[in-house]
Amino acid sequence: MGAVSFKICGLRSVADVAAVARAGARYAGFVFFSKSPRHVSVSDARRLALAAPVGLAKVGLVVDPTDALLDEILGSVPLDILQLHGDESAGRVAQLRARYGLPVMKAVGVRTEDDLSALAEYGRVADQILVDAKPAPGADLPGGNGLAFDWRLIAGRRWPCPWMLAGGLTPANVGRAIEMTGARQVDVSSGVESAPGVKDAALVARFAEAVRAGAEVPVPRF
Ligand SMILES: O=C(O)c1ccccc1N[C@@H]1O[C@H](COP(=O)(O)O)[C@@H](O)[C@H]1O
Repeated sequence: MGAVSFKICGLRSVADVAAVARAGARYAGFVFFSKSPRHVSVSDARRLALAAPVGLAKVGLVVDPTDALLDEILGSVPLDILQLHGDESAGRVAQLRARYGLPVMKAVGVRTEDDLSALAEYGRVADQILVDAKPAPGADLPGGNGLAFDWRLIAGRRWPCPWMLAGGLTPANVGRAIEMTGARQVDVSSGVESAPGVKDAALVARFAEAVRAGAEVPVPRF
């Protein structure tokens, strides 16, 4: 079984991009959502994306985007993947995939078993599923809240497409999360920050080490 890949989301500086590349991340995420402390402007995102080395996939995170916003972003920022982190319907996912010709990763929020049917629904139209914790009612952000869900809900699941585990991951818990869920890809934002929106290179490096160590733990058979 190959290594577990990881994504670091919410990069805001060239130093962040360098730290994430140094740590061996497969994906770097840029947040285009003005309510987020990790929001980047289109011009800043372009600068950061151009600083990313070959092999580091650049993911643009958007929340219920209009076509106009996506036209603006994609007209300027060389992104590799679109991450849809709002209430986009399956039809909208398919439409955006066709319109922009980019792979789409759809975030699905999980709190209880009732939320799991959406994984199959979106698995039919998205290139990847990002399984995140469903935010508390009334939360300001649809993600990036440092909130984990009960990983037992997805242990041993059959997946219709590639998927990534997110939500409240940290250097301290990511090994256990990999072990319990069998995830081969993980995503973190607030768990590698020293303050909201401020990435900490040492925490990024520790997260990478923990992913590599966790990946060596044999995945349990269910
Ligand atoms: O990071 C944000 O600010 C954000 C804003 C809006 C939607 C999603 C956001 N982040 C994504 O949320 C998950 C989990 O984050 P965390 O590790 O629990 O902080 C991650 O996929 C980010 O890509």
